[in-house]
Amino acid sequence: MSGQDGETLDGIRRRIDALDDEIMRLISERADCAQEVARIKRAADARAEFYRPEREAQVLRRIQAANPGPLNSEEMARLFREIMSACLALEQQLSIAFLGPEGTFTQAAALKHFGHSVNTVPMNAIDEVFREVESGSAHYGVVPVENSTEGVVTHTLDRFMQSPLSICGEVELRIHHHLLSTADALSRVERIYSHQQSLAQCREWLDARLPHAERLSVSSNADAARRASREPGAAAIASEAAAELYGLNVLAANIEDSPDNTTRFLVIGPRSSGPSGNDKTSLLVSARNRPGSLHGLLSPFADNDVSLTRIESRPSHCVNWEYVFFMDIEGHAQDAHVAKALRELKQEAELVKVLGSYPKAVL
Ligand SMILES: C=C(O[C@@H]1C=C(C(=O)O)C=C[C@H]1O)C(=O)O
Repeated sequence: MSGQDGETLDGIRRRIDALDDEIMRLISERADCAQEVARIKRAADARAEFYRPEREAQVLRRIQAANPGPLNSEEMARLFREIMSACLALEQQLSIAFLGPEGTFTQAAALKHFGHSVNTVPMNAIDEVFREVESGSAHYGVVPVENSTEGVVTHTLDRFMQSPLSICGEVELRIHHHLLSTADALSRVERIYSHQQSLAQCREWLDARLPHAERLSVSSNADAARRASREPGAAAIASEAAAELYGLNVLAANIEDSPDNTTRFLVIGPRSSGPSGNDKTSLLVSARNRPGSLHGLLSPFADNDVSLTRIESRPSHCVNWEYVFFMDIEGHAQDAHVAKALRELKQEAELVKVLGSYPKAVL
């Protein structure tokens, strides 16, 4: 660059350098504050909890509301998500067990929720994620719970029946599926590996474009990508992260049938979260075996103006043909109207287990 443009550009770059210095100074000052918070928490309780999901949700919501632009609010909140993650890592290095292997959507969900300064630890199965957190080997865990096109992940719900863990957060992730292969053309694909949920989410695309390729379900999309990287003629349906990790070509991008395909994940830990002002509560409820019992389980919510956002029934696994219900309601178990609804529900139900109250997903 030369002439006036060159000078202007240099001038702006000097301003950017000065702003970067200022941003760095402010981030460092923020990190000092986080360390001071840690000192206070430790002084009050030697086994203090450093991670506070309700506080983090409040910080992110405040940033989104105050964002002046031109960056959009989600982008701004994502930057602050990483700053908080780095500050928290100074207080305590968190380890997060997730449904692996490396490169799964569950890992992407864990990083979206906690930021990149945590240590993510891959587990082979949902049950192992629970066990890792139950034994204290990991601080928290992340597991998938429902997909907007394919419904619930029954394994996760069933595991809550025996687990002492609580839900302390939720993460929503837009899911994009890509067809990945070492091959360079669709016509060379003979076999397609993926998790059964992903195969189902791309069924129409596969019927139209690859009707003759064999579809094989495997334990995860990352496992599918690993196989596709080794077997000529094989492809995988998986994420962009998996393409990078396993060095595969993206033969077709965004092949999911529903454009707003979203998966919801739960964060599990030793205790649920405090109230953040915009929360959800998940419950496990079993009905007394008598006429009208389901109606009896629902009326405490209607009577107290609590909205029920989800209800799923699952076999109880204790007595044949007995069912338990998983319910999500709006509000925190400590909110007065929710607490009252739960007291009334306990009169009606055989069993009510509060699986956790947690902030609604912010990002
Ligand atoms: C600083 C704190 O501890 C952690 C770090 C936070 C942050 O960097 O803003 C927020 C909540 C906690 O996870 C706090 O509790 O305020």
